[in-house]
Amino acid sequence: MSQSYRVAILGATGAVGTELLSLLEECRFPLADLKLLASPRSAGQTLMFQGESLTVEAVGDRAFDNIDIVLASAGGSTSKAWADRIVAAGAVMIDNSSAFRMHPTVPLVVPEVNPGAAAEHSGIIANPNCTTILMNVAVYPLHRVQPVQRIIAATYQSASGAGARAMEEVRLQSQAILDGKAPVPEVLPYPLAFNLFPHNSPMTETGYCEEEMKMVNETRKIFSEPSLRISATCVRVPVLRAHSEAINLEFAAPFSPDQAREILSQAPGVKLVEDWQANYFPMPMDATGRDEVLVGRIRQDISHPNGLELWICGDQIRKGAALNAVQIAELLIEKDWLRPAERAIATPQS
Ligand SMILES: NC(=O)C1=CN([C@@H]2O[C@H](COP(=O)(O)OP(=O)(O)OC[C@H]3O[C@@H](n4cnc5c(N)ncnc54)[C@H](OP(=O)(O)O)[C@@H]3O)[C@@H](O)[C@H]2O)C=CC1
Ligand SMILES: N[C@@H](CC(=O)OP(=O)(O)O)C(=O)O
Repeated sequence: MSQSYRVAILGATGAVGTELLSLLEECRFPLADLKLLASPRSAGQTLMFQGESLTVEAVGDRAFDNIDIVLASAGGSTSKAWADRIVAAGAVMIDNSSAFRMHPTVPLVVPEVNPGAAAEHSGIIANPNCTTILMNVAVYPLHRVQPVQRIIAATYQSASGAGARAMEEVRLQSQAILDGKAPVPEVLPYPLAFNLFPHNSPMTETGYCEEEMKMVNETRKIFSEPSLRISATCVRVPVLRAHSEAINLEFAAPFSPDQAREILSQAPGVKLVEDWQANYFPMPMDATGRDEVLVGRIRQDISHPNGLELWICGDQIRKGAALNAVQIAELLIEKDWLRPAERAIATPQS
């Protein structure tokens, strides 16, 4: 990487945005310039980067002029509002929101799974849902060896998935309860401290909430398996920033836990964490701040001869969001896929 690039973070003050800032610093991303954008609420606020204080600007009409890469993490409506302008300015938008993920012309990329899809972009690349990314990194190496026929997942999702304010809310509610006061929910619908509830995303007519349907639809797109059978139950738990998932996989023939272990021990982005004697397996505390998806408690499903079970934990803000986006940016640079060469630049409507 001899060239350097002009990058903007849209949503720089949020949970994902601040992690993006840390990651760009940590991985020594080849930056020519870094612009921090948010809503007018945060304009003028400063954030530290490489020992310097950078001022956050309110996003506006000329914000994307002379920018090569926009890392967007300001919510779906903000992504939709600025996508046209970003693409028209000649930048590539790597979008953390769900706005364009299922659009047929927008690649949905997990670099460990479908890096080649990134080459097909027309100005926008979508970063998948965090729960989906974590599951895909752990399941795909097995799927490559023997195609999985059915996935059943139950998730234990941290407050970070609902943003920086939700994390603060859990801290405040915990303190309130310890002080004998009533916890007050403002960001999340119900008190999360010392509690849990089914995922707070809107319910769909299938009886699955949107988060659960994202795991279904996005995994099918990323794996290029449009009919893969998947069912997920997503639950919000009082953990600050790492998601856990219990994953049941059904194959056409038996898949031994030892073979799975062997494959996953060499899989990109995966770290095996298993000590059966100590009953020590992946935990959110250990996953927090780590790049890898921790996988352990790999066992045969005793209810099905072709079933295999995994337990995984991953830092939702890191590999589940910011790191995956930075890896996509690095991939575009490494492969020289930054410009949507000889393709019509078109912004999908939704
Ligand atoms: N791909 C993934 O797995 C994940 C994706 N996400 C997605 O990333 C996005 C951000 O999530 P998160 O960081 O948790 O959210 P936060 O609520 O923590 O942060 C939101 C950010 O967006 C900014 N923002 C909000 N409204 C506007 C606006 N109208 N114009 C410009 N900036 C705006 C906020 O700025 P201000 O300070 O001015 O309010 C803030 O910087 C969401 O779309 C979320 O769904 C999140 C987690 C995982
Ligand atoms: N998956 C996040 C929510 C979120 O940000 O999802 P998405 O990026 O798909 O909108 C959670 O834990 O709640």
